[in-house]
Amino acid sequence: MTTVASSGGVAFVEAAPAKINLYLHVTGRRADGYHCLDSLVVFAGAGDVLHYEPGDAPLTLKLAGRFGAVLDEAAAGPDNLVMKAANALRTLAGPQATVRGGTLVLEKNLPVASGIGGGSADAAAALRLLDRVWNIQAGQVNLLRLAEGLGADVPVCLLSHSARMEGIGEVLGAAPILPECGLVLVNCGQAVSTPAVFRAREGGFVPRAELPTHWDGARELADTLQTLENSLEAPACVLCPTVEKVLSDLATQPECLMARMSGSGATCFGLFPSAHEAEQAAARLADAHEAWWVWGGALREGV
Ligand SMILES: C[C@](O)(CO)[C@H](O)COP(=O)(O)OP(=O)(O)OC[C@H]1O[C@@H](n2ccc(N)nc2=O)[C@H](O)[C@@H]1O
Ligand SMILES: Nc1ncnc2c1ncn2[C@@H]1O[C@H](COP(=O)(O)OP(=O)(O)OP(=O)(O)O)[C@@H](O)[C@H]1O
Repeated sequence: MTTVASSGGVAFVEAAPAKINLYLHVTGRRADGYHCLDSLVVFAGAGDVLHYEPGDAPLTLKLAGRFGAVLDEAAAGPDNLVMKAANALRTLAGPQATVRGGTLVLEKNLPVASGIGGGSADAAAALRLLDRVWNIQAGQVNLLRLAEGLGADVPVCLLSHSARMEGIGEVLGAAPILPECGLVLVNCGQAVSTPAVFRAREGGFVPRAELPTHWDGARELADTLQTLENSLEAPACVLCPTVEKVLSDLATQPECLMARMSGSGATCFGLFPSAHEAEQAAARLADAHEAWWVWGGALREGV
């Protein structure tokens, strides 16, 4: 259970929701090797949580939660995306800003290197939280610029609401209006490296998707998504064959409308007509596979 600390009305806690790519087309490749993408990104109720305890000692990061131990000691150092975000924001604020130290506690509830943007969501949460508690008021344009420098998924995670993501991740547009639906997320426990999956991709590029302005229900959304793909699913299945088992176990759940991998994997999602049906399917999958990380529920409020 998360306790919300605050001082003078400023909350010292920030949610870092999981990002899900409902489809992801690799539409091209830039000269620097980065891939051009077209993706419909949504956010789930599942996520990490970042807490801040102000203090006078230099800022440090502690890891907690189910997956805190997966990120080793070194990962709590300056290479952690949370600390990179904090340092980038401090640099932007300049020497005149009164930036306090203290402790950041990252409650790591999301599996690491799993295609649902855990580290990116954490970095984005750090930008939002520290901009607020340090009273920097950098503004969204500056925060998005910092986010871009931290990773391709960080800008969309900064917004933390559904969006059409293009460019290499930095071009963000409005998503079609989404219907009520439920999601189940399943991760088999094998970390998958994003660069390795992009490298393993074979074949050409996939065109930008044609999307409607809205869907009347989860079934219509699934019908559209079935005509689209995640271009990284096939290469991820080669690197992590269990993804195929996860996809078939999801797809055969009662009421599952479709199953697909998110991002560069290995986490897969199942789309359901409602959060209730998603929760029931998640409970069944968790019972059947104790080693898997399973979550079921609604899209994040406000999408
Ligand atoms: C696959 C996605 O999760 C889809 O949302 C993202 O594009 C990945 O975002 P990310 O993990 O924040 O990626 P970064 O940390 O910026 O990049 C990791 C590596 O993935 C590859 N990469 C990433 C994004 C992109 N558009 N093209 C790429 O080729 C590059 O080899 C890069 O060195
Ligand atoms: N706060 C963090 N949480 C998770 N991983 C982090 C963090 N900081 C640095 N990392 C490093 O980033 C790598 C990618 O982890 P992350 O969980 O962000 O991947 P991902 O879920 O595949 O992301 P994406 O969907 O954006 O590709 C990990 O191998 C880890 O060493």
